[in-house]
Amino acid sequence: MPPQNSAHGPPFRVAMAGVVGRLIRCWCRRAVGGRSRSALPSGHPALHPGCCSLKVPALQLHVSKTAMGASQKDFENAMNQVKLLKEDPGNEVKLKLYALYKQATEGPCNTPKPGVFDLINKAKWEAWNALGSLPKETARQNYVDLVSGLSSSSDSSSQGKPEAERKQAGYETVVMTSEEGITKIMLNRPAKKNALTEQMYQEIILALEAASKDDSAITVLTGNGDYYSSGNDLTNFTNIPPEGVEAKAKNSAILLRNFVGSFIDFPKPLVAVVNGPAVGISVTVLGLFDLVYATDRATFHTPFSHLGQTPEGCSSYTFPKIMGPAKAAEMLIFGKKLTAGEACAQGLVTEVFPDSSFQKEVWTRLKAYSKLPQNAMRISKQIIRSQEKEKLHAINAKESSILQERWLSSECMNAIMNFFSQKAKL
Ligand SMILES: CCCCCCCCCCC/C=C/C(=O)SCCNC(=O)CCNC(=O)[C@H](O)C(C)(C)COP(=O)(O)OP(=O)(O)OC[C@H]1O[C@@H](n2cnc3c(N)ncnc32)[C@H](O)[C@@H]1OP(=O)(O)O
Repeated sequence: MPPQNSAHGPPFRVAMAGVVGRLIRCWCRRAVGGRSRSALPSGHPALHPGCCSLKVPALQLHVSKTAMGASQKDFENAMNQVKLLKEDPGNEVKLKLYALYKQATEGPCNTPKPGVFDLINKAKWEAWNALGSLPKETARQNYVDLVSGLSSSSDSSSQGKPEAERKQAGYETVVMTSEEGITKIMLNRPAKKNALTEQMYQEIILALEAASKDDSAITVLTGNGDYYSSGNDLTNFTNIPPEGVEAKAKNSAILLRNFVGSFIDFPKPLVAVVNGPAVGISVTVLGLFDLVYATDRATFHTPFSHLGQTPEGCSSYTFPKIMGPAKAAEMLIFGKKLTAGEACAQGLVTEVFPDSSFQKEVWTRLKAYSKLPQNAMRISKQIIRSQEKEKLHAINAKESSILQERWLSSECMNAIMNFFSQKAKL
């Protein structure tokens, strides 16, 4: 008999059967046009009026009645802790706190987007909206974790370090550092091959927003561990809220559009340091980077058809433009995996380096580039990219809305179930 705690022993199988069962139930419910019981209207707590100043987000707010449960006390303590912070955490973190607070107490963003000139409320709305369908409990936990990270970093960790080398607080799934004119955003879930969870998409959006405004010349995206990224974390499909799978797909499409939008709009030179294999969305957005440096160990794989899905990251436009329609079709329709050398020959990768000297060579190069006049680099990027921005946003919207439908298809659901069944050896 296998031991009870073996990786694929009975308890694990039961858990995975639960996940797969949940997916099937969600999909079946949709197929018969039914609704889950918990999606039926229940007593709605009064919505808290939006916080009107960015100065002290969330702190001015009272705990809504929706924030019930075991960690309610932790949540209240965290709100009190924020008032005691010695250092101003900065607007990015405040926006994140605000967004998590709203999500934890009210759920997904439910108010109309403020007008373009209402800058502060628009930024707050965008931060909240970017949380998509993140469950209230997760938002509450993330709020507590974020505050705890802020408290400990303001107490000790950043003391004594020069400003430029400080690790930015407030991120859990990425590590953001700035040094010598380069801001580095490192995907940090190496045990899961840097698969992108919903939280990670949101943190990357916030990190890019922060990097676009800091004083660095160049921004780098890279991965920790042996992978650059294995793309969308497929557990994003199992986290179905009570509102149902359609609502999840709708919110995920918004999240996807915001995520890709932050690459389209990024104003400074953006460099991918591809430290290992890249899959799915981590490959497609490379078409929106200014430089792509890859180790010769990297591979580039977009198995969309295998997953019952379709291209995103504007790749339906950038890939044919970069490599021609036939080569783009091989990757995007037929899921051909490219080696780093092949990706370089197709123009997706700028240069390939031997793995043994990859980090040294790339960072030496980037440090030299970061000393070039910043404004000239920004303006040059703007000239190159601005002509296509509108088009890219339109393509992004179209790809996201097609995927919203795809995620509800039996082809996609079956592919996701296969992944989990194989993982659980069902
Ligand atoms: C209802 C709608 C909701 C939709 C929400 C969508 C949000 C936006 C989506 C945007 C569209 C994006 C599309 C894509 O990116 S498509 C690509 C998706 N990625 C994959 O299909 C890769 C899946 N993973 C693998 O094939 C292999 O893990 C891989 C080849 C990457 C590595 O294999 P290897 O054998 O070397 O390592 P392991 O498989 O043992 O991996 C180690 C652990 O990491 C877990 N893992 C890795 N990648 C993922 C992933 N993408 N999603 C979830 N989990 C992943 C793997 O399961 C292992 O975990 P355990 O140690 O727990 O077993």
